[in-house]
Amino acid sequence: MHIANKGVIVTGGASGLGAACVRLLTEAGARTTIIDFNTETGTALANELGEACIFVKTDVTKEEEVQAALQAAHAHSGEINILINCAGIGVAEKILSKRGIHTLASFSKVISVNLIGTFNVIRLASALMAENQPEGEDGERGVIINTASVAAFDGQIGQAAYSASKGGIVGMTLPIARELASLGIRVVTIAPGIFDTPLMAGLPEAARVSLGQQVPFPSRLGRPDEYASLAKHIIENTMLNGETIRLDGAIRMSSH
Ligand SMILES: C[C@H](O)CC(=O)SCCNC(=O)CCNC(=O)[C@H](O)C(C)(C)COP(=O)(O)OP(=O)(O)OC[C@H]1O[C@@H](n2cnc3c(N)ncnc32)[C@H](O)[C@@H]1OP(=O)(O)O
Ligand SMILES: NC(=O)c1ccc[n+]([C@@H]2O[C@H](COP(=O)([O-])OP(=O)(O)OC[C@H]3O[C@@H](n4cnc5c(N)ncnc54)[C@H](O)[C@@H]3O)[C@@H](O)[C@H]2O)c1
Repeated sequence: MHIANKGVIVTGGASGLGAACVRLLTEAGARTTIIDFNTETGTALANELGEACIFVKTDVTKEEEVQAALQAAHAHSGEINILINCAGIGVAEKILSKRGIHTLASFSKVISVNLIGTFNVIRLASALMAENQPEGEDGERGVIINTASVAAFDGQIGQAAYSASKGGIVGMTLPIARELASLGIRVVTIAPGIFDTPLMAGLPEAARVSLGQQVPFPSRLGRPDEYASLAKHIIENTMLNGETIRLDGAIRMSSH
């Protein structure tokens, strides 16, 4: 799918990997909508990028907020053609530790934001994509890109909730791609390794350094623009569908 003049929604677009996608796709001529619940960073980025980009304060776990945000995006860009799900949170909590037993609330919170939130936006955005005129020789109507993590496959100590949420995103990628294929809507998931974003800034420096050193090549944290570059290629390469793509420098995370 060509990007110029397309309607793009990026959840979690106010920071990190999502913000890099908003920048790259706005620069490529798309009309972008940032769906995020951080008003300060979301507004700042939309103001920086100008008229082609708007921010809508939204919690992806809330059905009515997502509906309202999609309507605003539709009004802003005329059509919804591309969705990138980046909204997500991390958590580090062991099942049993000196702090006690892993709480159900913290597990449920991570699943709610990362997995259920991603599904909530997919189901509502795909209904709008289905209304689009088919484009080009393939009759494409939309592209949906989700964000899992290498933790879906190599989860570390303390990542039961986080890895489960990302494994769920990997698991639902193919069935949703199969369902939406008849509408010309593709679904692809990126599983990033370790990227230098505010989410990772929350880890102790020693853990960040250790993780960066675990990456075979390049032995460093990934840059958000490298994630955005893959997302742009997925949008432009119609043969990519129904797959989860690791973007990780060949890291296979150790147990901790
Ligand atoms: C974010 C993207 O999607 C990509 C990624 O997933 S990046 C990977 C991020 N990794 C994580 O988030 C790991 C999360 N886990 C943790 O931070 C910690 O395991 C935890 C905070 C949950 C528990 O840590 P802590 O309370 O110190 O565990 P504790 O039970 O005291 O440690 C027991 C032993 O296990 C080891 N250990 C446990 N977790 C560890 C960790 N994360 N790092 C290093 N050692 C760890 C330690 O060796 C420790 O023994 P020691 O104190 O005798 O050296
Ligand atoms: N940084 C990494 O190393 C890494 C690796 C693998 C996967 N990921 C995943 O990439 C995605 C983006 O992560 P990041 O590193 O850019 O993090 P980040 O914290 O920089 O950005 C996440 C954004 O999502 C927003 N958000 C969180 N919960 C939300 C909700 N309920 N509704 C709306 N917005 C919400 C936050 O406000 C923030 O702007 C996440 O899904 C994360 O799990 C990150």
